[in-house]
Amino acid sequence: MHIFFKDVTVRFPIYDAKQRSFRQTLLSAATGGNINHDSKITMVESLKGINLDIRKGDRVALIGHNGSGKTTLLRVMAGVYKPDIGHVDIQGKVTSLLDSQLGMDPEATGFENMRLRGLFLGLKPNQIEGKIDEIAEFSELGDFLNMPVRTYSSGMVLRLAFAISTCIQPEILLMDEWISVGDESFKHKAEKRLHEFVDNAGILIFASHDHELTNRVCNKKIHLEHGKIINIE
Ligand SMILES: Nc1ncnc2c1ncn2[C@@H]1O[C@H](COP(=O)(O)OP(=O)(O)OP(=O)(O)O)[C@@H](O)[C@H]1O
Repeated sequence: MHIFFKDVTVRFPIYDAKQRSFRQTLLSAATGGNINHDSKITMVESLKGINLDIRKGDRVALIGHNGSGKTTLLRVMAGVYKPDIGHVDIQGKVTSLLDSQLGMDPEATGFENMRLRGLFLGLKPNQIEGKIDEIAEFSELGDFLNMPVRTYSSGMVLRLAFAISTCIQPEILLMDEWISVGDESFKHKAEKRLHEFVDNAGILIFASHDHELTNRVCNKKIHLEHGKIINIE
C-alpha cells in the first residue's frame, strides 16, 4: 500500500469573460470558427512538481492557506484529476470523503443510498445487508433514513457518507476538512473510528486548518504554498 507522486504538476486553463461570451461564440461560428483565442488562455498551476512517498500507517495532514493546492492534491489522489506533467502511482483501494454528495442519489432514501454506495464500494448485496444496522446506528439519523437524502442538512449527508464509507476497513482514506462539520459528539465518534482505522494500518490523508486536530491525529504534515510543498515534518 502506498501513494507515490513524481514531479506532479496540475494546470487549469482559465478563460476570460470575452472568450466565454455568447456573442464571441457566434462570431466565431459565423467565421467558420477561425478566430483563435488560444494565445489568451491563461493557465493556473494548482500543483507544481509535487513529489510524495506515503506509506502504510501514515496519517498525513495537508496544511496550507486557501488556494495552496490541498483540494487539488486530494483530487489527484482520488483519480478525479490526472497530472498534466509527472507520474502518480497508487497501490491500495482509495475511499474518498471529498464530496459527500458524490455517489449519493438525492431522491433515494438514506437506506437506499447505503445499498447504492455499498455497491459502489465493492460490497456484495448480502455483505451490505449485514452492515445496514451498524451504519444506521453510527449515523444516528433515525427515522430520517427513510426520507430522501435531499431533505438532509449537509451535516447529515456527511454523517451518512462517513458511516457508509468507514463501515468497511478502507485502505486509503481521503478527507477534506469535513471533521469540523457536525456536532461535538459525532466528531468524537468519528475520530474514534478514524483511530481504529489508522490502528489497523491504512493511509489517511487529511486537509485541515485545525492544528490541534492534526497534531492529535497525524504523524506527518505536508505544508503547501502556491501549489508547492515547502516542508514535510
Ligand atoms: N477547477 C479549477 N479551475 C481553475 N482553477 C482551479 C480549479 N481548481 C483549483 N483551481 C486553482 O488552483 C489553486 C489551488 O486550489 P485548491 O482548491 O487546490 O486549494 P486549497 O488549498 O484546497 O484551498 P482551500 O483551503 O480554500 O480549500 C487555486 O488558485 C485555485 O483557484
